[in-house]
Amino acid sequence: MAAILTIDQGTTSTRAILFDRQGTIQAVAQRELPQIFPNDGWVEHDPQDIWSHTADLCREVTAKAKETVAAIGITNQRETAVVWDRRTGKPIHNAIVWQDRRGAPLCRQLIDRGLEPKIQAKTGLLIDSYFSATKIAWILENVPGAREAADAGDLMFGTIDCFLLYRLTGGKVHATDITNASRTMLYNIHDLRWDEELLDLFRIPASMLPEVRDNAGLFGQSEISAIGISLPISGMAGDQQAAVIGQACFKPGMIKSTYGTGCFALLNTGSKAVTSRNRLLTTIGYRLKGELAYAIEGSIFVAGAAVQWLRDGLKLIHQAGETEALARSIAGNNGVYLVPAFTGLGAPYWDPSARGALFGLTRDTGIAEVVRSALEAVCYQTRDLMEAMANDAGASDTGSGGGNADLSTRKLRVDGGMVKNDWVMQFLADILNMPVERPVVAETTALGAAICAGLGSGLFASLDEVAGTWQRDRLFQPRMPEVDREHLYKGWRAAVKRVQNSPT
Ligand SMILES: Nc1ncnc2c1ncn2[C@@H]1O[C@H](COP(=O)(O)OP(=O)(O)O)[C@@H](O)[C@H]1O
Ligand SMILES: O=P(O)(O)OC[C@H](O)CO
Repeated sequence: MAAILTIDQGTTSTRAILFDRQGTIQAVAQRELPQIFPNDGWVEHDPQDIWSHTADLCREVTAKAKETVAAIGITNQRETAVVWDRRTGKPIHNAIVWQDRRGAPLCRQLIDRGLEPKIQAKTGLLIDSYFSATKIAWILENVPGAREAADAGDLMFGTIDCFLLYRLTGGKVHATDITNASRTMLYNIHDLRWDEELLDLFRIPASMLPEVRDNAGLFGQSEISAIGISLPISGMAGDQQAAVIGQACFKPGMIKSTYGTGCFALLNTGSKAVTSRNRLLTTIGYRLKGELAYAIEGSIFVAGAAVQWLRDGLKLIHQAGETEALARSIAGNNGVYLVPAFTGLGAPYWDPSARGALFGLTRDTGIAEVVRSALEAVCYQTRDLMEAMANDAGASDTGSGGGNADLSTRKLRVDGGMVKNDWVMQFLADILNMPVERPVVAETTALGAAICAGLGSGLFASLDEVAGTWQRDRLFQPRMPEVDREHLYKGWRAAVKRVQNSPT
């Protein structure tokens, strides 16, 4: 028997988890990651925090191992950009986090120059400061000496997977995986290579970029001086794609949605890269054992973060779990809607200047209504994504440009911190008119990275073997009458329209 060590480096915390061969968790160590907000709309992390937490947690959790640890898998917050000096290994600036909006003016210029169709055709992405390209460009333009060092070939760029791999291997390996590469806005997802035209557009030298590899395979060997143990690093994937793997969504048409800080829904479209006509993203789902799968992704920036706001901002609750009883305590939403556009709206609206609002307040409105509106908003936003996806999936299923797929005949596999809330899961099934499946293993993202590492190290033989181990905890069937569902959703759409600065 052998265990796999997974590093899950997320936006708000870092976890090291030991899985056994059956995907059961043996040990967990976790640490919160400080958030740095230097300016309005800017979000940074200290790369030294990210590395030292990771190294400490790996040591802590491997000390608890009951069996031999065979390999390491890495999964990470995506898009977040680190630039470091290859002569010293030291970052030249804090990591610029995916939520950071400082690249918005450059994005606006590129959109105004009519470049979005070209960039979407190459990368599958819409022009937005969410992706790595404008973050790297900002560092090269604004850190003294950075441009000269980059031109001299002295700088390296990496997303967090790549930075951790570099540190784990003592600076020997500069590589990333194909899913993280596909979120940079520099990687051509059809030709499967860094795109020279885009590198020129963003003025990023090719010498800064890591080698791009499949999700499973030998990435490198950890140094004893780094984490106290020498192990092969044999799997890496961005966290949302790792969740696709952990949810065993290996067949075209399967969908998963992860509810953590934000919500990210991915639809597997198989070997076909489907260009969304509904402002969703086309991205690499995974490449495992030579099998390349594309996905359509809908990204919502605020899901559990709205619950954190109820707790830390409004102080209406002490713990996230209290929201369930409060939502149940009223028969309906009494016309109260929260649009949690705290950092603008993500898919399918992509409106960076929209801001949040609470609608429908009366003299009777109480804490229960406000709390319930935050939970309902997560479900309505998922419905926005599913409506867009149904249309794109229709194009994918028929192989043509048309047709709406009937998603109600499919099931939505869910994971992330919010899914333990049964009320949310039932409301989600009701609003989507779609069965919602919750798995037994809640740490689906980390499990996905463990699966990559297991495949990469030969512990697992095939995707079929992995798919067979997925187990359902509970199925939530829709049971809300159609007329109620549509009435509630109509109220949400009207509320969103009122916060949009550029209605779509
Ligand atoms: N019972 C619950 N009901 C609603 N939201 C919850 C519940 N438990 C946790 N959450 C929310 O889930 C989020 C944590 O999920 P997690 O997957 O750990 O997030 P991340 O990986 O993005 O840090 C938090 O935003 C928290 O508010
Ligand atoms: O760290 P999480 O779980 O909030 O995920 C962040 C996403 O990867 C951003 O695209």
